[in-house]
Amino acid sequence: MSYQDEYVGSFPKDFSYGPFEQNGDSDNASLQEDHKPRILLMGLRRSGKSSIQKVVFHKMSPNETLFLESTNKIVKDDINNSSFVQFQIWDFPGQIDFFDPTFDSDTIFGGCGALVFVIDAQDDYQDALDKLQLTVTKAYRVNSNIKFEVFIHKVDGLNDDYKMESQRDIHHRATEDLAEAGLEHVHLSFHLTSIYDHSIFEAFSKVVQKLIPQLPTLENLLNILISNSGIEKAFLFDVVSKIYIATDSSPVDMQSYELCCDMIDVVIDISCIYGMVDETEVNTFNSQSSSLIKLNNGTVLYLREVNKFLALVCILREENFQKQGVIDYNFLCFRDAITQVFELRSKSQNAAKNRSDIELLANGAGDSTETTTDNLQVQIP
Ligand SMILES: Nc1nc2c(ncn2[C@@H]2O[C@H](COP(=O)(O)OP(=O)(O)OP(=O)(O)O)[C@@H](O)[C@H]2O)c(=O)[nH]1
Repeated sequence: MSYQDEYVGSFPKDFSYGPFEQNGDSDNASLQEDHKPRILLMGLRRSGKSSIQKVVFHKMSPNETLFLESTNKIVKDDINNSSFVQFQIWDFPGQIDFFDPTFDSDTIFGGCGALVFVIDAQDDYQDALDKLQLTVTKAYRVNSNIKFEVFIHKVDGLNDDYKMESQRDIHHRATEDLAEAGLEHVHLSFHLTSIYDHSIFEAFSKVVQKLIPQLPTLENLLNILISNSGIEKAFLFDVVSKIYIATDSSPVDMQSYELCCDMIDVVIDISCIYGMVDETEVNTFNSQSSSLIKLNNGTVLYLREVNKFLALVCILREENFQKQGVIDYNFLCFRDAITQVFELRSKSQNAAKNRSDIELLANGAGDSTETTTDNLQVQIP
């Protein structure tokens, strides 16, 4: 679909353990990438890492993942959907060996925002738990700020009782293993996931949200919007990936989230099929995009475009939608406020980049002899 191609069009690059080995010719590019939070996908072979990345960020249909080949090298993927959803995903091969001298843990874990560890819940998970303990121990020693997220994956094949039982068991054993390693203070978050339903999008939304420093501001703006507009629930969606980057502070129920995801699909599909004026047009989701769907239970779904990447999707009772003018006016105020948050964010990003450019010059990082020495130092296991 053209909309997706435009924004998720960066193809993964293959490279071996030391990411700077292949990118070594471009120190500046590497430094720029360093400003983006990095999400690592780890876990045993065939646990479903590549499938997750392909389904969430590349619109691959779940059935197609059956034909994915095993990943042999780290695959790095730049996600640039919007100003807020900007990060890199590094998909690791299942057989990764932390004791391999080319495994540059300082570089890999140093710039990492979140580490997603995928456990195949349909398989015996003892080996996965051992690997989880080893991974968390290694990563935490290098970078204590990493958010550790455990995806108890492929739960589509399990009944509800077994799902809950597996989650309880994995939670218990993983935290015990960490306590044995002296890391009882390290927090692990657990999510039940499957690529065959919306759970994987919901889980990834939560991972991404933890990497957005402006999250409290966004939540606050959404709270103000819903309380002044008679809205029950509001999500701020990244349209391409359908992950929600923020919601108001009332609890999220899966059904509402699924309804909103479906609505985005409908709007994008209709826009792409019927909205294109000529064939060269790639972006049919624009500032006029909005949609209203009345459900048979007296609820209304209302979608408004915030910018070309983000959409606000609200759920409200039909009687509260009678004053649509007020809702629309409040929405415009909300959109202005979000734009201001964006502007502030890009200003601070530019300032950070300038600072690092100056540091780069001051440290003479362009000197090839020094770079080589640095690499040698960090590669010592
Ligand atoms: N039932 C089910 N199968 C899944 C799910 N996610 C992935 N799979 C399947 O699991 C198999 C392995 O998926 P991959 O994504 O290649 O696994 P991986 O972890 O990247 O594997 P390596 O590259 O070898 O490390 C594929 O056949 C997928 O279709 C899921 O949520 N449910």
